[in-house]
Amino acid sequence: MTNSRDHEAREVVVRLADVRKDFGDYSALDGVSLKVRAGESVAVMGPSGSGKSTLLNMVAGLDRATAGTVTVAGQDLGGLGEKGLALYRRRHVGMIFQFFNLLDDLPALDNITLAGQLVGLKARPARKRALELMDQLGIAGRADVYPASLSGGERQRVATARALMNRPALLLADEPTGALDSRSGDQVMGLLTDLNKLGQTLLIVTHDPRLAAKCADRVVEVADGLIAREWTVEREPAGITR
Ligand SMILES: Nc1ncnc2c1ncn2[C@@H]1O[C@H](COP(=O)(O)OP(=O)(O)OP(=O)(O)O)[C@@H](O)[C@H]1O
Repeated sequence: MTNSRDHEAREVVVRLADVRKDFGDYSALDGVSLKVRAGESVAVMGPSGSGKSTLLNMVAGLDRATAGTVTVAGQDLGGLGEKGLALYRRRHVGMIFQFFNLLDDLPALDNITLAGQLVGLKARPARKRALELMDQLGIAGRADVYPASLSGGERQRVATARALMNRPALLLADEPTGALDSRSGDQVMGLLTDLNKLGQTLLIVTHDPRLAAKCADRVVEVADGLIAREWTVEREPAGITR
């Protein structure tokens, strides 16, 4: 069974050092330090408004810390300009969201391919990689289907394939099962578990203790902008993948 102790010798993929994030007078994060090593799966939990999404947005390079440092895949995000941050987001992290954030005007395959083309991959190799990912994620037959005609679980798989397109050092997930029925949610949990077993580093924000129990080897609990506790998880058996 994987355990975070197994990862101690591995490189640090995410390092937050005393990170603060203020919105006006309000500190959404108030001095958070956290390390995630290669191959780890870490779930961030905590009450609504505690700062989980703010933390994820710092790591994703979607927003900047007010103080402290955020280093991901060897890059100090505070040292990057807007262009640098955009490149970082495209190349080094993949993100999946509660409501998938797919482009409704593009079929599934093109949604995935586009992520590769945005970092300069030519259409043909991008398409090849996207088709391989669709196959790997159990949605090979859905290439030409538009998001509106896909099930929730299929949409999340397309979003995951898109997130993996550029072989990110880190896959970030913000409530990835939040909008899914329990069966589709189980499938997405199985998928995340499988990806982690293949070595993908994961950072997952969730309210769902089942998701944390199945997909994470460590849980970090955020409360009032601080890490209140953290613990390692003896994982439950993986859910069904397809
Ligand atoms: N752009 C913003 N401007 C002002 N305040 C913000 C902004 N983003 C977040 N906040 C505040 O920061 C605090 C933490 O928000 P955050 O979204 O990180 O919480 P959360 O733990 O992810 O909550 P939830 O579980 O409900 O998604 C909240 O009080 C929120 O209102």
